[in-house]
Amino acid sequence: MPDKKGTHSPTITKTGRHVAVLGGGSFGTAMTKVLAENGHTVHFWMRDPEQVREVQEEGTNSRYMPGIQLSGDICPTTDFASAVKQAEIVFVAIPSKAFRSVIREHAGEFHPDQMVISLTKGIEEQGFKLMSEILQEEIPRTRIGVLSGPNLAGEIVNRDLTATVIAAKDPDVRRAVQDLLGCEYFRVYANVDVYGVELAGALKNIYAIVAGLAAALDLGENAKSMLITRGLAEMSRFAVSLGANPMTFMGLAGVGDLIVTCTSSKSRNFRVGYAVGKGKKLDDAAAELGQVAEGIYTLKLVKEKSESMGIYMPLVRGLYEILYGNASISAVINGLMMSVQNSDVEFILPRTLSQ
Ligand SMILES: NC(=O)C1=CN([C@@H]2O[C@H](COP(=O)(O)OP(=O)(O)OC[C@H]3O[C@@H](n4cnc5c(N)ncnc54)[C@H](O)[C@@H]3O)[C@@H](O)[C@H]2O)C=CC1
Ligand SMILES: O=C(CO)COP(=O)(O)O
Repeated sequence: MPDKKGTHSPTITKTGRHVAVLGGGSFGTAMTKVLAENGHTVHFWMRDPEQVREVQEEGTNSRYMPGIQLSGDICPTTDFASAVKQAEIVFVAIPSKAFRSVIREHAGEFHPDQMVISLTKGIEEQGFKLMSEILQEEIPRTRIGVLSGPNLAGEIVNRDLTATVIAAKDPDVRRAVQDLLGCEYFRVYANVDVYGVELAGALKNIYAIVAGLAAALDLGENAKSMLITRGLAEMSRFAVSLGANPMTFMGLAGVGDLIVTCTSSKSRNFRVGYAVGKGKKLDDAAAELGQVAEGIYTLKLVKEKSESMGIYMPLVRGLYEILYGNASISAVINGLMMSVQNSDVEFILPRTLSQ
């Protein structure tokens, strides 16, 4: 690909490796840009031939990353098999609703022992499966990891300072992803709690919608802090009940991602909440976004799962009533504020269960 005037010149290193990125949306594009600028050959798979042409000929992906110039050794393609065949490591940035179908359709094209890293922050409806579990089921012979953290794609493509987390049981996978992605503006920390890191990334989208609603209603800075912190209490309570390590929620994939998405209108989930808070219908808000806001779907699944497991999640329930039950926002806020006052940190002082 020709290097465009005024763009960052890639530092081609002797360690340039072949990698694949699956999914031509905003995050797939952001990760492709980092990998290519780090000197790697990126086989960038997307389904839209016109988008392939644009990336190939113009070095842009204007639908998802307007104004951003891509440079380096990027090979856009609609040919899944050739993208994956040539890659040592495959990064998957396909929204959760399509994740299994894409992987299943092409399962035979992954090689045994290939490293496959999910970038997706969502949950599958059928069976409440996380993306790493889908990978485990569909391509069990690969080595699986999950990347998650406070990673707004629109900032990463501008080379704004960013950190993320690679979670994998296999230390070689953790090290490989740190080596591939790490650079002067992108730091990759490691974790072994794959389930916790992945669940944190999916759950925080719910609270970003709540925070967007609160911003639209101008509830104030104290309210913002209360919502983020009680959101953290609620999501870690849920995740720990499902087997995650509570300490993961102290890290970048937990509180880090929660902060960025709950405080920034660059978050699509936040923007959906904001639009609803300003009186838009949920469907219209989601359609106007033109990109995925995973929290809309995750909310339904977590509401059902928490109720079936008897896990107390008042923010999830309240948001569900607003988005799907036509409850008035003020009635929900009033209900939350007047509920029983309970423990701050329940890992120190257990919550009073009868309340
Ligand atoms: N954008 C961001 O800042 C970040 C996004 N993520 C996660 O990455 C995942 C992907 O999100 P984005 O790239 O942001 O979404 P996006 O809405 O920008 O793009 C989604 C992409 O997936 C493609 N796609 C959808 N269904 C497909 C199918 N059946 N086959 C092939 N391609 C298909 C679309 O064509 C589009 O290129 C989400 O789970 C999101 O939560 C994670 C971190 C940051
Ligand atoms: O996960 C993200 C940042 O870490 C992106 O959030 P949104 O999907 O809400 O834009």
